[in-house]
Amino acid sequence: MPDLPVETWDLSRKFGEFTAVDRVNLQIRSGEVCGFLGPNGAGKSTSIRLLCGILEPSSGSGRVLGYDLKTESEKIKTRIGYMSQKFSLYDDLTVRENLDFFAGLYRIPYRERRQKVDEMIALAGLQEREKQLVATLSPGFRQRLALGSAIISEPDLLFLDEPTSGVSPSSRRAFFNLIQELAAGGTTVIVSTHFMDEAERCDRIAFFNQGRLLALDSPDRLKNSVIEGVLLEIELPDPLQQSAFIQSLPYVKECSVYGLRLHVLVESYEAAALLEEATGIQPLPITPSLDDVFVALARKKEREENDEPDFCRN
Ligand SMILES: Nc1ncnc2c1ncn2[C@@H]1O[C@H](COP(=O)(O)OP(=O)(O)OP(=O)(O)O)[C@@H](O)[C@H]1O
Repeated sequence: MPDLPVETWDLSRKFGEFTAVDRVNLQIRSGEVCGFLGPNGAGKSTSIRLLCGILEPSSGSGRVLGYDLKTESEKIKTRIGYMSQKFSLYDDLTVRENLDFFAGLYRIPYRERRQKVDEMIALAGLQEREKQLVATLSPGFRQRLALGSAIISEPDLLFLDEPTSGVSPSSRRAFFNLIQELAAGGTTVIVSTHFMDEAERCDRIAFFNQGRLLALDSPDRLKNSVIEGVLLEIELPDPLQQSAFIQSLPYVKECSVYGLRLHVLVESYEAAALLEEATGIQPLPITPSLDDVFVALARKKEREENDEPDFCRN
């Protein structure tokens, strides 16, 4: 496999006049788990579908497993594994029949099929359920069967589009353990998620917003490099109403509401005392979360686009 199984240059996709993926430059390393993160409609699924060769780019270019996205998409499709949000399983077939079907689809030689299907059943922990109809499986088992179907051909590169939505927290954790095992075995994994605990377990995170790639780095490096200043948490009786006031304070860079709390980014520790004076409540310094990183990145982009200086309040 090439050192960079995925590389794109200004990759873009339009639907009519609407730009869903906007000049994305990605470099994914071999054997890493890369999380695609961002709000609904940010362009994560469209990017994944472009990289799988399912959708054609409107402009820009890219290579996946060394193949050109525009001219060699058929080769890409046969070499990758893809699990979409709506897992494509056959409800009226059993677990084993589903895997047999995918083994056939990927043209696994007949003499190897039984062993491959057995391996996938074991990997997905479905030994007790191999004769069960898929329609009767719980969401967690369906999800693991869908993963087994996506990797039965032993792809070097695996795309998982929100694979854990709709399953229980314990199934989600077990599923992510499987993903990490695959990566440890050399598979490169690209996984889109809305869950921050999953994002924290990725080697690197690609943050998307409005079709743009805002950043691509490890969770720790993002937290240390994107948040410039001191992040404070303050619990106020009516955070929504107070947030506009706090945002207007001259020493406040960013202010976002998290339930009953506000996360306030200030330039230095001295500002914490000023904030306490202004509100009558003591703010506490906190370690930034990936949510904080996303808010900071999105606002930075907004300022860049409006041509505002980095810290522009009086
Ligand atoms: N086939 C299509 N035709 C028109 N618009 C589309 C099509 N596919 C996606 N879009 C639009 O492109 C934008 C990006 O969608 P996409 O599904 O890539 O976002 P996402 O980040 O994966 O969101 P989610 O987390 O909700 O899955 C959305 O505004 C969506 O409505």
